[in-house]
Amino acid sequence: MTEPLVFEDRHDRHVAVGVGGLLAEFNVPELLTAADIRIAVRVAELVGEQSEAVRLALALAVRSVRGGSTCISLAELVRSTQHPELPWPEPEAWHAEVAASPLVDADVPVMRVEGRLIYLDRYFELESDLCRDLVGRDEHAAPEPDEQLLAADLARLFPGESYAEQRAAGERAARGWTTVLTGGPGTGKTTALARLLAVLASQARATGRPPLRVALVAPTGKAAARMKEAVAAVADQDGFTDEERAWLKGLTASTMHRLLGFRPDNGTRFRHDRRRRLPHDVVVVDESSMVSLTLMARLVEAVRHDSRLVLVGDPDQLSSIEAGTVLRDLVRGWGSAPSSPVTHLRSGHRFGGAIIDLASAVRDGDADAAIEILRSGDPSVRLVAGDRLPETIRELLLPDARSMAELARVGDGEGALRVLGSHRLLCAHREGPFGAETWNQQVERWLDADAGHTLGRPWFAGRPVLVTENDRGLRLYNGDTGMTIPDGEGLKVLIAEDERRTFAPSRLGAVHTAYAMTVHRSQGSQFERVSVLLPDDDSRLLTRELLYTALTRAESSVTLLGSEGAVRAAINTPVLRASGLAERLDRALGA
Ligand SMILES: Nc1ncnc2c1ncn2[C@@H]1O[C@H](COP(=O)(O)OP(=O)(O)OP(=O)(O)O)[C@@H](O)[C@H]1O
Repeated sequence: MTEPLVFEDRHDRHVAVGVGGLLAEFNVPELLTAADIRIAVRVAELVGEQSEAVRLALALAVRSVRGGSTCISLAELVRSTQHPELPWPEPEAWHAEVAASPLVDADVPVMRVEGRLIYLDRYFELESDLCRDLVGRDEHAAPEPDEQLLAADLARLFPGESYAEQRAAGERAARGWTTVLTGGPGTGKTTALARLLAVLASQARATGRPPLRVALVAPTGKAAARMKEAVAAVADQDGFTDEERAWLKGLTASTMHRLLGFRPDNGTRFRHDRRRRLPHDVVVVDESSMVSLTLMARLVEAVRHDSRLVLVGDPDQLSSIEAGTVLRDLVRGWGSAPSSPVTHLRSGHRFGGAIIDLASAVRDGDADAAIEILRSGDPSVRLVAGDRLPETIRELLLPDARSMAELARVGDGEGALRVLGSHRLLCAHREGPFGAETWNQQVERWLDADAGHTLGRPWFAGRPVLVTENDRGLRLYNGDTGMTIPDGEGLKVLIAEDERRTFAPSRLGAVHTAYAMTVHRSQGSQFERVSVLLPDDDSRLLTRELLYTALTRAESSVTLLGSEGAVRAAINTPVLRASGLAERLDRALGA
């Protein structure tokens, strides 16, 4: 399916110097940047493609990837454009011209055309590989479980009516190589996962095989750590044998990048690939909605066809930062095919009260219901008008910032980290009046005013930080959080993820202050209380998935800062990304 493209890029306003004609006319905000145009012109020149319309299509394809799409449909772009005043070529003739271009028809094509979709070659290959690998996994003989044991284990580990949906997932995992387990917050995904792992381990034991080698992975270190803890907590529940408990608690989790193995010579390839597959018998990916097309393709190609692949996630959350909407596409592509490995958990098991009701209304696009819940007076969900924004944010952030500073100053980094985990301001934007950076800096200025002098910048005792890039050398992962505490005369940063470690600030490369963070970065984390700063209702980042993701980060309460109009605008704006994966999978299954 393709949908209109929506972009947000602060470089939009840059002008492509020295480019005339059609491309220059499309160099307008929110459409083509100077960089898109330069790339298109350079590549077109290399293959001798002179057509301005084809160059325009190439620039739009380059641009679409940065907007999260993996392909474009010219007809769809023309139909849905917010710039109808531009001289768009007639879509059918335009598409035909692209299809006949040397950019497509070369030994090493730059673009690929399939049906009405146009891809950059790399994304076409990734999508085709992923689809082929997933379908190919089911072409091998299915696992043959010990039926008697399976029936007994399913009854023991998934007892009664309340486990019916999860039991279906457990059975699917025992009978197939691929399992996709989806559901909203509190629908029992982790519970089902731990129990289905026990079913698989029991089957392996019965056939005298060595203990299952399980890889638990997630796109971020934070999400991986959460999964490990959650699986270990499920192991304490009823139904497990002591042996299963010990085994589940001994499982370790890592990022997908760490599992696949970084390669110093190549940023997009890994040590494990289809020639050197992973040794694990079961590979579990949690928070799969965050996984880009590139990373999912690399992971799936590295999984042995006789290993279980278990993808867990909530397809209604924001998609990956990089291009793709893989989990959503897989759910749609497999649809209700009899061979579909998808189990969607629907029943809520955790009392989520108004937060879950609100998140469900947002997910279902029901703005009236959402507003009604926000007006109900339930203390766990509040809508606070954005007209006194600085005062409101000050009330929300400053008391915690002060206690973090006080605790950190006396060396209680753990205590300060606990305060950090109790609340987070989530923003749609990184910069600008509604941006996380802006409010992080504002909190620092408020602390300066408290202290009567400027605190150290960027480092001061009590500065909470968020790691924003993986650092293999230091074993630090995107999403890890830390607290700055005194170290003699200087400072050090306590990172308390899997283990407690401290680092000299100068060793930490990519870190941000963490009083506020973007909703994108918050994926895979949860906080006791969450405040969500909604941007103006015309912000392109204000989408249904963004609001749903933000709401589902909260454990006990949510404060939305913004107008009712902004809430409605978010709910009425589902994220639009173009991808051909669902249709490709559907076609491959029908073939
Ligand atoms: N079948 C069940 N019967 C009763 N309680 C259940 C069942 N499944 C899960 N629960 C309980 O519901 C709560 C949520 O379960 P779980 O953590 O597995 O959900 P989840 O989908 O992984 O949630 P999240 O996505 O928010 O992490 C837990 O307290 C769990 O013990």
